[in-house]
Amino acid sequence: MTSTTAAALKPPATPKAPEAPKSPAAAHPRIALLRILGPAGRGPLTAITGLALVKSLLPAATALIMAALVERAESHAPATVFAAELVPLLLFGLVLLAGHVIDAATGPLTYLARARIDGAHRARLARLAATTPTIEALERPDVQALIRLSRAEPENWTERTPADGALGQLRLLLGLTGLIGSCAVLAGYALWPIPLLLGPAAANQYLRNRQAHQFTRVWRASNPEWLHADVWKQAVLTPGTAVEQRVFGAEDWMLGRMMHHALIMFEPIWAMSVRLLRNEWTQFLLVATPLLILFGEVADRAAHGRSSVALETAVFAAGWSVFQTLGYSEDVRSVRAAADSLVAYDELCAALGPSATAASAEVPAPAPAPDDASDAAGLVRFEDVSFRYPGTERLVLDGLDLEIRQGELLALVGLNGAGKSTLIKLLSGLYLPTGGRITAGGRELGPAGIDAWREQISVVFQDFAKYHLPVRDNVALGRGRIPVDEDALAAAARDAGLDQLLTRLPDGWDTPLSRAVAGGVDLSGGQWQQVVLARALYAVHTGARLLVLDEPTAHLDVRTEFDVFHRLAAHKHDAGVVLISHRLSTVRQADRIVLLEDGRITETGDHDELLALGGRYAELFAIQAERFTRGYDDRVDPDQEETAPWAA
Ligand SMILES: Nc1ncnc2c1ncn2[C@@H]1O[C@H](COP(=O)(O)OP(=O)(O)OP(=O)(O)O)[C@@H](O)[C@H]1O
Repeated sequence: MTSTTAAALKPPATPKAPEAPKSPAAAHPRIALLRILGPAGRGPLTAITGLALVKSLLPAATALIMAALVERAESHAPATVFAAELVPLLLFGLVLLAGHVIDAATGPLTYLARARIDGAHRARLARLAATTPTIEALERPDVQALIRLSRAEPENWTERTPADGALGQLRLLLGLTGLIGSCAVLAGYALWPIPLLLGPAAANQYLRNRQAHQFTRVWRASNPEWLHADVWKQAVLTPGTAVEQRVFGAEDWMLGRMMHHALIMFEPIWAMSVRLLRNEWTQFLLVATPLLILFGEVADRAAHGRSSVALETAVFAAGWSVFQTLGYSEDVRSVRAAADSLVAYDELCAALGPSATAASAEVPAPAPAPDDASDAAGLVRFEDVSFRYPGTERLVLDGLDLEIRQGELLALVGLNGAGKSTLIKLLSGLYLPTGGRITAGGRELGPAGIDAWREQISVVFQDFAKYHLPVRDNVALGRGRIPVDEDALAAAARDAGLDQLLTRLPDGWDTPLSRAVAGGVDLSGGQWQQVVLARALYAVHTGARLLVLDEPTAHLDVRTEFDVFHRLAAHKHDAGVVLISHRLSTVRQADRIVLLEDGRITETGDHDELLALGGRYAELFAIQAERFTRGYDDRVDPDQEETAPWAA
């Protein structure tokens, strides 16, 4: 390895710690809900608060105005009553108008605030999920469940977003001002009605809160069924499955399964709703009893001339508004559901946060930087590496030693399930070894500095992602951290054999790769593989020093594969190349071939050495050669000598 390359391959000596995601729910969830109001913006929040404050005082104002209307109707002669009623009537009109205007103005403001608050929450969540150094935590079912809960997308009517809860909590708090106003009106009559009404009203609110809590719990418990239903829903709606659906005649079956799981999911929610409805009479009693006592007393006093009808009217209106303020509202349920989603976000932070990830992986401290001379032997080293997937018992890699050298094409072969792709995932830092260590340029790979390491490698995974984006974006995201480099794009397209396809696309580089997008096209499997190869080669052209290809040409026709390999071979001096392939006719041209079996490397050498060894590789090669000579395989003749693109 040259010293320049060696230096480029070292993860940074002082790794930068990933930024810790901020958790909003460190305090009580209800306070945390108020904390997430910030992104709504000062202007909209002030307006919403002011309007809600005024609206909360309207019931008390209505009570007073109605009392004034009744009082003047009683005390004035018919000839003068209209003039006497004019001012309270005008005020009553103003109050009604204010109610309408406030509702009309609050609608769009709430919409704006909701979009901003939920947008900020989703961005925070996406950042948290997208920036974990490894993917092992993301594959855990409990973590996926937390992501769903904290996401709180309103996918069915049981869900509320964090903004629903935060704005609801604000409204509930401001409603208390109205409560004080109504109590003040009641106090004008007597003090005893205040505890008479407030006690049951508070109990009513407590019960509503508890119901909301139970409701959310039932919904949470039904989440697994929702997941099943969603799998079938996606299968029914996604264009990608439309072909198989029709060919297999599976539409009704899929729809049936979706309905089956959806119905199971909703069953406890409906049962809960029915139970709540049946028990509604207890709430009715709680509200009606104190109101009837109060109204009876007031009516009796008025009937016996000990109080005025006007006062009676004011007490009726104010008493009713107490129960309106502390009674049922959608806000109670929204607050409960959204508070749960913030708690779930908190738990997710704990599960995915950098310290948790690093601790669970028990990463040793980075090794000291080697001299340039000492890493000349190896670009990357696997030293006694063992690995089992989280939550499983089986060791996929078991004491594996391997060296990846610069300027060399290394082929990795083995039967299905041998662990070849797993080895690549470890090399990319997507998982950490459960035993042993992997070093790059002498420094141990771990979560710290992993971003810098990933700048150095370029990987084509077997199950690569097909983005419904223009070709340019599909290729350029191979190096997403730098501005698009047009020259490198052109070179990558040439090397991957993509340039000819580009000339046939309606919009060239700007053609979206999905017919579901206007002006887009669908590519064949082999054409997609060329796009993905170009993605990896773009990274090499912009500085990556290790190219890793997991079955990169399985879908390519023989001619294209041959051409592509010739071009890839040209890069082995700029970037070490690791190739996984089941096509031994291709693999034979590698500088070094390693056979992975039982979680470790069992055979190493070039093609001729491995054939001479007469081991497993020789056996596999003989089977493929036999298939070819019998005409079962239309791939390149394993004996042909001219296909040696890897030769230096
Ligand atoms: N995310 C995962 N969680 C648990 N086990 C996994 C996971 N991915 C792979 N495995 C298991 O690890 C083993 C090795 O899989 P891997 O994909 O590395 O094999 P491979 O050699 O690449 O196979 P192939 O040649 O078929 O691509 C398999 O037994 C597989 O079931």
